[in-house]
Amino acid sequence: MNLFKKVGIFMADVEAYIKDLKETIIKRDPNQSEFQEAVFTVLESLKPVLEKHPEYIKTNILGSLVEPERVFQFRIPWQDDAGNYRINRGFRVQFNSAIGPYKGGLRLHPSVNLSIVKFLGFEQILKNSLTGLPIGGGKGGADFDPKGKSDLEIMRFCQSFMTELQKYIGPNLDVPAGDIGVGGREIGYLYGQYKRLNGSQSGILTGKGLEYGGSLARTEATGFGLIYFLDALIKDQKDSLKSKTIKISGAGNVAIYALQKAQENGAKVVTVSDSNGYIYDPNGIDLATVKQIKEVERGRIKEYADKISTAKYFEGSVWDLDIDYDIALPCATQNEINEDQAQLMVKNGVKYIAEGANMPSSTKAIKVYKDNQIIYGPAKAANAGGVAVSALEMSQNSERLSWNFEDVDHQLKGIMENIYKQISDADKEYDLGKDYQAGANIAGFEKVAKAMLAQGLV
Ligand SMILES: NC(=O)C1=CN([C@@H]2O[C@H](COP(=O)(O)OP(=O)(O)OC[C@H]3O[C@@H](n4cnc5c(N)ncnc54)[C@H](O)[C@@H]3O)[C@@H](O)[C@H]2O)C=CC1
Ligand SMILES: O=C(O)CCC(=O)C(=O)O
Repeated sequence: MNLFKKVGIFMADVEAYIKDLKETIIKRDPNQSEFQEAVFTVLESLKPVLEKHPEYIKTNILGSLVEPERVFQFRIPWQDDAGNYRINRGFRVQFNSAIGPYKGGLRLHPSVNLSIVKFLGFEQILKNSLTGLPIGGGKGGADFDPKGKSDLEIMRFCQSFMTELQKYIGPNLDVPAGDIGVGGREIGYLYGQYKRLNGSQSGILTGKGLEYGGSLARTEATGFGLIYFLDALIKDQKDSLKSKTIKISGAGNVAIYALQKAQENGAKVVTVSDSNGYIYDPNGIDLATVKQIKEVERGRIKEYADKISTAKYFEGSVWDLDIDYDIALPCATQNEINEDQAQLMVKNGVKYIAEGANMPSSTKAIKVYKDNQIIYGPAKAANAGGVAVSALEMSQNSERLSWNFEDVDHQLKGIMENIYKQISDADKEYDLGKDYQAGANIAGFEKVAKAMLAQGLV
């Protein structure tokens, strides 16, 4: 008799099923390391759910979940200002539509490849489920580097990108949005091209300008949502954000609005960064200066130190800066925190980490957090505010209305508090000992799994 036997399934069966699935994934796509990392973490978390639900193994639901419904890869030809003909590679992964139209951003960055788009699309399935809104998971992008490009080059690139992408998307099918390298300017060019080719005013993208169907608070949503989530998590530990010292990485959309909301809650943020280096300002980062450099001048973060005398600029990663602080908010990119940097967090007295970026902590870094009782809010829960307000933008577009800022912001706060409650409830139900990563994976998965089973062979 197997001691792990619970409700009709043996722990050994679960282990064998997961092992087999992992081997299949590696065999199918041996070079997709980011995708494997994201999927394997989720599979590990779901073991207790599989023990309870033999039907999930019987129907091989995880085999379906890890295989995208559809993947597009395409050529993007465009012309630079010097008249050269340039070619980039574009992607859209329509991962899972069990609970609604595919929803997820577009990333423009030289590192974009199928592994990265698939990891992001996979994470998006469970994240979107946690929002409680009817949106499935998708993601896309191109290996285009927007850095140093003129406005006209960006416009020509976006028009060419949409010329192909428009064949595969639709307001009830797949609604892209922004991500790294895609903000209001890019969404405008993409939307304009969609309209030229299709002649319709459908809410085909979210993150649109306020003049043409965008939602108030979408710009702020991911950063504000991160702090609403963190606030709920911290209060549940009988602690508060007030007077806490925070390190933020990144200086883009998510970082800027996390900085703003953290300051509004009485915390002191002492760093921001970009891919070259970071600013350390022990007096607290000045929000208006960061906004001026990044949103208006589109400059590099080192310019901050020329404007603010108390600040210093350092080349390299902000996670190597050795100072005492309370909260880490990675808001730049995937795998920005390695095991050694996580060990430094422990030495620096960090108590909480909440992820604004997608998968910013390596698997080994997360083990360090867990081994050292750092309370860890994983990306798919902590940064879900952006996509949640995107879904609210879709609702406003459908009813041809614009809600006011306070209304959207209030709904965002409620959604983030509810996400914390769902993952904390899952943590308690499965007796995980404040493992909110597993809690998020389980809570996000259960709704998608029920929807998939209800719809038959999917
Ligand atoms: N914009 C959104 O609504 C959402 C974004 N996210 C995630 O948040 C993260 C940041 O996205 P955004 O702020 O939208 O992008 P962004 O393009 O506005 O800013 C990205 C920031 O990260 C920095 N960065 C990029 N690569 C880096 C590297 N290798 N090392 C250090 N810094 C680096 C850039 O310099 C920039 O400051 C990404 O992981 C994205 O997937 C997650 C949910 C929603
Ligand atoms: O708003 C959206 O649809 C995109 C959000 C996104 O890409 C993300 O949550 O990572």
